[in-house]
Amino acid sequence: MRSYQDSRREDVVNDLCRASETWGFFQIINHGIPVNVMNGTLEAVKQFHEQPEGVKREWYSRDNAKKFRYYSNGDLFRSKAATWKDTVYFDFSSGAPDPEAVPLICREPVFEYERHIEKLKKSLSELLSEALGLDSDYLGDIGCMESKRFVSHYYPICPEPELTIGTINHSDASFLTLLLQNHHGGLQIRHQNQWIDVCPVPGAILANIGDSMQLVSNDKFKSVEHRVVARKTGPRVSVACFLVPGETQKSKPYGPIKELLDEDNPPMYRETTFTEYFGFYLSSGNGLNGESVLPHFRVSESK
Ligand SMILES: O=C(O)CCC(=O)C(=O)O
Ligand SMILES: [Fe+2]
Repeated sequence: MRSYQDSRREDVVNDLCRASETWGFFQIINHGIPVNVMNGTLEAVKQFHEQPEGVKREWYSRDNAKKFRYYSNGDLFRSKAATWKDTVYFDFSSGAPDPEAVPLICREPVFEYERHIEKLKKSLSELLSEALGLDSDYLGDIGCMESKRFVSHYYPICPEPELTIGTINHSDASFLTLLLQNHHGGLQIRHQNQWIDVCPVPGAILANIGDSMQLVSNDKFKSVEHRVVARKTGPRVSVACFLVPGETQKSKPYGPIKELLDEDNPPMYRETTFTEYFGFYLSSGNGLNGESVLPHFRVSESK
């Protein structure tokens, strides 16, 4: 006989599966991350951004090797337009950065948030594996969500929002993105060619399926196109955690998961490494003009 907990888990897995197939996106309410940890993280990064330019300047960098950096328009020179936001980046790809490399004002709250996200990531990795019909350890074993990169955006109040945009439409290159946002909306997802507002739900974490997950799931899960519009209200603060392969798996080839393939479900994509995918993503300007780079990795129909 199935226990209550088994059937409850089955419901959660079914919900995740439906949302990932249809929307490429879901909200998590019961994630176990205390509200004060989430609010503390948003407040800490907001405080960093609201310091005088002179203080922030010391952290300004466009050097990808830095474990923490502050910048505006990360896609400068690649994008057609500038966007209405500033960003800070925390690289947890080889564990927590050296504390000294991160400003004191946001160090402890973000480090604590990361420890909670690690636990949530493990649960989601199991649930998403099951949603794909695989053993619960599958996605964990292939290491595709081993590393975390946090990006926190600050979108100031915008006097003329119709003239600009907060974040240009794009889908994420990651396997999964976990997003925390404050109560100022602006995030929209594209569903059936319509832009739909993702209204902030207090205490919720949003999960976006990224392109890499669409590729390994052989199109079962869909990556979600999204953008952030500029607004007269704000400031909007968000903290996105991109889950990507670990340092040792970045150059490992990932392709459609063999267990998901059969005669009726041939592989839709060729194998690629995350390094190759991400390099192509950046160089072709994904995230800048909303054109997915996934088709470039598709196996041609004639093959
Ligand atoms: O700020 C947000 O809510 C979304 C940001 C985003 O989509 C990204 O950084 O990829
Ligand atoms: Fe995104």
